[in-house]
Amino acid sequence: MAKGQKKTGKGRLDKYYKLAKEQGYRARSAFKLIQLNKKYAFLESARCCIDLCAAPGGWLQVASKYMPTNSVIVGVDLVSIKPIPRVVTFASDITTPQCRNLIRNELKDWKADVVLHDGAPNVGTAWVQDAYSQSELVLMSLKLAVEFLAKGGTFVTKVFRSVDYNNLIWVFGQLFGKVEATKPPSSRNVSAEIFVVCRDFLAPKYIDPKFLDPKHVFKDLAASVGTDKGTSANNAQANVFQPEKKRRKRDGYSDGDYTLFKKISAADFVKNPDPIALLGTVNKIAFETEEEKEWLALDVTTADVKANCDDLKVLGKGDFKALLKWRIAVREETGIDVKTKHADEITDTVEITEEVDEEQEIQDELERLNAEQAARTKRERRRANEVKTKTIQRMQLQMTAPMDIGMEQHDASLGFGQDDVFDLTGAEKGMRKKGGVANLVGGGDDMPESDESGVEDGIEDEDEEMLDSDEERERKIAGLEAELDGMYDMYQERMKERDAKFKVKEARIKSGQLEEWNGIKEKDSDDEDSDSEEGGWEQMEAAKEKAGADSSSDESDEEDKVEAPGLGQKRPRNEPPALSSKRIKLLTKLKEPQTAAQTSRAAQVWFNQDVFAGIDELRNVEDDTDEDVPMNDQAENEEDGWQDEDSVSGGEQYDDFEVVPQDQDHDIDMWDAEGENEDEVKQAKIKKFGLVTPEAVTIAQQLVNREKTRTQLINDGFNRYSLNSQEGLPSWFLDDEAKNYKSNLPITKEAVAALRARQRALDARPIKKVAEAKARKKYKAAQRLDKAMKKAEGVNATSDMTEREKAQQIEKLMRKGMSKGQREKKEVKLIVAKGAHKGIKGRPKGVKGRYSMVDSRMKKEVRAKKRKEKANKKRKHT
Ligand SMILES: C[S@@+](CC[C@H](N)C(=O)[O-])C[C@H]1O[C@@H](n2cnc3c(N)ncnc32)[C@H](O)[C@@H]1O
Repeated sequence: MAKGQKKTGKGRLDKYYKLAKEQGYRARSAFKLIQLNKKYAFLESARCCIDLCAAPGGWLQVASKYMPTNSVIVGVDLVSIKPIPRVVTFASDITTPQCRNLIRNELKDWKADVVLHDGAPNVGTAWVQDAYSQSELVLMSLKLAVEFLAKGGTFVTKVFRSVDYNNLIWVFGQLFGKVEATKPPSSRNVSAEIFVVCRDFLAPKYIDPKFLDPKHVFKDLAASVGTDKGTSANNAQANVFQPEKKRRKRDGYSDGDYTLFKKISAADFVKNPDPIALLGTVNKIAFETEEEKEWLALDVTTADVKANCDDLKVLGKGDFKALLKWRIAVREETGIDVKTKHADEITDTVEITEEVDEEQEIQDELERLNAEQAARTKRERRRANEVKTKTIQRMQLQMTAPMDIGMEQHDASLGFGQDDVFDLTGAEKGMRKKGGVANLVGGGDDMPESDESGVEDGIEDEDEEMLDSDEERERKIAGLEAELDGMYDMYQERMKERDAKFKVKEARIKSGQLEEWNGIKEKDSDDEDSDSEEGGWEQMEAAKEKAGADSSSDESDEEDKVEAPGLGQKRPRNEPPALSSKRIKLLTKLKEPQTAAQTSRAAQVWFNQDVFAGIDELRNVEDDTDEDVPMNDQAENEEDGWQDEDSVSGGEQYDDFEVVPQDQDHDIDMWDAEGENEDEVKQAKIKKFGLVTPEAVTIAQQLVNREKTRTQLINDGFNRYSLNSQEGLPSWFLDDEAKNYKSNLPITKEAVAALRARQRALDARPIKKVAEAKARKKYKAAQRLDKAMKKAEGVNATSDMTEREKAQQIEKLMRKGMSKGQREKKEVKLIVAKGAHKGIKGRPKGVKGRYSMVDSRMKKEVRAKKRKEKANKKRKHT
């Protein structure tokens, strides 16, 4: 499996997975026990521990690490556990007496201080073998716990949110002093598991066996299975109408439903008045009786229908719909239902019985049609006028650009489109009128519901089947979302054009992410355009050739078929400008099949238009193949003798358990290259610029001062929102959320002070130009001095001069060689021209050296200037 896939596909290589790998734990679940122990501290004082359902041994490793040396640790599981130092393990079923005997042999007359149970039934291998549900397994582990626990001991168990939950807690409460249910941070939010920590075992002398008997503990609920029909029927409906929802987010076993596998006969399904409730609760529809076998031979019973009947739990909404249609067809075929006659058939009958004059009738019919046509035209004209008026009003309010008028007129003439961005009803109706939706979505031929409803022009179809209206609503919402996405894209595009900063920001964001779609780049420059066109075309040709050569050409054919209407279709003018027709041409598969996630948003907007609704069929096929993946995983896991619970029930997120491969050779596979680069980039930045935010400095200081440990920091980084799925959320929403949806990290005064001090030091440094000028000056001075020295040597060597002359000459040279600053400035004495000096000419009496005659005001000004400079200097230093 590719690195990227591991992370994004299953989304499971999280922090704890990496930590488990780093710290050598066999499963990420090890952190659950670490966190539970951190909260309740039961391992440090324990001398004997039994871990039930312990494979591959993550919890055993933790127990061995945290428990005192020389303590006894025993691990049991259905599958064998690789040896762990200081731990005794054996393979056994904890529900059997044999397991109890093995533990007894091991412990002799010792009692355990802690009994752990992290078991989950191995659902998925075979339905029949899964007789023990999770709750029953918990009860079995409790049975062992009460036998082996010492008084005051601790029992830790995993339970799932289900109707059994309260009963189990009640039983725990009878046997332990303190019972607390908790969900450690490392347990994924999507998982239904909860850990119950039962402390202070009461060790009663006699325990009523009923406490430990599933039949009694879960009795009330078993009784309610029959009575609670209303709820289960509702659940069943939800299962049928939103099968994918159920698959993604499992809240435990459905209420009152403890039998994991249910089969009904095809006759039950066909004859039952509430087929939807049935479909939601059963796993298989079987054809066993003679009558049912005959149905298998019917034309309507296609291979798909047969396959669907085999495993209802893996079906999508489309499949359920197909099954319901099949049921209607069989009912009609077998005479349970009488086929409702079409309107024209009824008219025929009237024709015969009433013997109406044929010509007269044609005449009437023509008149009726003409009247209808006139009414329709009138309605359309009125609607177009309304749209126009609305647009003009919008223009007056400056809500729209004049270009939009054309667009809307165009759409109105088509009868579907953009009357209002937030009103897709008109578009839907328009499409339906033209039979477009029916043709594209259902194929139009085998949809008895819509045929029978007989939609008249302009009349709302109120008797539509629930499934259809649901589908429409979904499509409407999807269309609306796509449109919002498109508008958001356009907005970003405009922002990009206007704002250079935005471009930089976006480029930065992109540098950390994978390109949406590598096939086509959205660039404006002509060069790049032509490049991409050439390259794209060539690649497309090559891809086509390859596809032709491939044996799996069916798939590409199908894709071509799907794309064909898109290419032939006139592009609506309201389409985002980024998707030019040239690009649409390039929307052919270039490198690899485009998944929904890979396809650029622009392409999604395009294909989300109603005219492409038929693509859903293809998408279903693709979805189905996607859903196969966990099954393959499951096969792999089974080969290893280890059941990964995510593969249970066809990839349902059931338990939150994950094995961490210990094989060092596979290390490379584990890490996600993308994530690693991010870290590297961060490290490089920190090295280059240091810590730049007060939050980072606060954390660093806390680490250095040992106020926080690394593990604490990691734990702080996880909250109940951290694993929130962003799947399916529109990009504009995510972008907006990203701005505000941040945890507030604490900042200390010291951190802020440290950062300020650093900033001041940076500010005090001269800017580059000043530093360069200073260096230049220094360099020139050195050169001048050098030159002067050489000349002085020459003077010294000459014999024409006396020593005194030489000295004078050299002094002169050296003075010249010195920089201006170094050269002694001869002080010019300022003599105020007042008193005795007033109006005198020539050197005043008693004044030696250079002098300058000034008036008194200038002297004051010079003094004031000096004072000011001095004061400024002082202020700078403080
Ligand atoms: C989630 S794993 C336990 C992981 C373990 N705590 C760790 O940290 O490595 C659940 C285990 O329950 C075991 N199991 C399920 N039913 C069992 C049974 N009846 N007897 C013994 N083990 C069972 C499975 O074989 C599986 O290894």
